[in-house]
Amino acid sequence: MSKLRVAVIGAKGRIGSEAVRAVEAAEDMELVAALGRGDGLETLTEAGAQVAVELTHPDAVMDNLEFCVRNGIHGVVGTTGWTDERLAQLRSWLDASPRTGVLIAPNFSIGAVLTMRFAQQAARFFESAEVIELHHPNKADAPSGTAARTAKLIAEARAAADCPPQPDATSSALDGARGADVDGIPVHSVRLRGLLAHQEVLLGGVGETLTIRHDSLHHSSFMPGILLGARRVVATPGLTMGLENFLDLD
Ligand SMILES: NC(=O)C1=CN([C@@H]2O[C@H](COP(=O)(O)OP(=O)(O)OC[C@H]3O[C@@H](n4cnc5c(N)ncnc54)[C@H](OP(=O)(O)O)[C@@H]3O)[C@@H](O)[C@H]2O)C=CC1
Ligand SMILES: O=C(O)C1=N[C@H](C(=O)O)C[C@H](O)C1
Repeated sequence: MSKLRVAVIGAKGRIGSEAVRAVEAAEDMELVAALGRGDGLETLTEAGAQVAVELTHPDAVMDNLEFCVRNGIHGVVGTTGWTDERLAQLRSWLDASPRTGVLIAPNFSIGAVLTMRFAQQAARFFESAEVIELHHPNKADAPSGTAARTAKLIAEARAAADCPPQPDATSSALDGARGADVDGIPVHSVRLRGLLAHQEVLLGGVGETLTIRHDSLHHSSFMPGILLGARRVVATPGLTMGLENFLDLD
């Protein structure tokens, strides 16, 4: 059987360099290109890449994906910074290239995906929900893509269950003290040397709390998800939001 021809964009970065090693080690894949800043995207077409794993920076991801989708190269995207406007733009490119698939995964680690799912399931049973994400200080964006997605899923679950607004009597606060407001869910970002990627979802009800915590201790935690994404995206045209869609969780 022929091997899946995979390229990595952002190949010299923290997660990109780990992804290069993971693709090289995968028996069913061939690493056909490893692009860093300044490398021309035409390398992808010249190398015959079927899938591009995009792990760069919010400022770079859109140009890279536009090229990939226009050229029928499927995308597995870990880069963060997604807004509704960016997603609409990506969808329009995909509409014009209907056989191409792109997976955007706010987090490739199984534990983080399960954290999001458990938080979504638990959200309607508790009056209060807040998210704390903790990352290394070199991270460009805040809150993390994972925390933003988690908060949106909690907010959707609460809205679907007609939950009232969260109790919060704060009438005076220093700017930022109550975190960022993501669809009504407070999200707090910590940046600390020594950390990699961590998240706590705090849920509170009368007389009890539930804390769901996940820790990525090494970039290897993201690799099985990236490889799974590459294998599945080639047969999944259009936009797929979240690795959970490839995990048969239900
Ligand atoms: N979804 C997930 O599970 C995960 C997602 N991420 C996300 O992945 C992204 C990268 O994270 P991380 O590896 O920590 O960041 P790094 O800064 O370590 O790596 C990014 C790399 O991309 C390079 N780069 C920047 N622009 C381009 C470009 N146009 N073409 C090619 N390469 C480019 C950078 O080069 P230079 O150094 O010259 O700037 C750098 O080598 C972030 O958005 C992060 O949030 C990270 C971990 C897990
Ligand atoms: O920048 C990182 O490191 C990470 N970014 C992703 C995010 O923003 O959620 C995934 C993970 O948290 C690591």
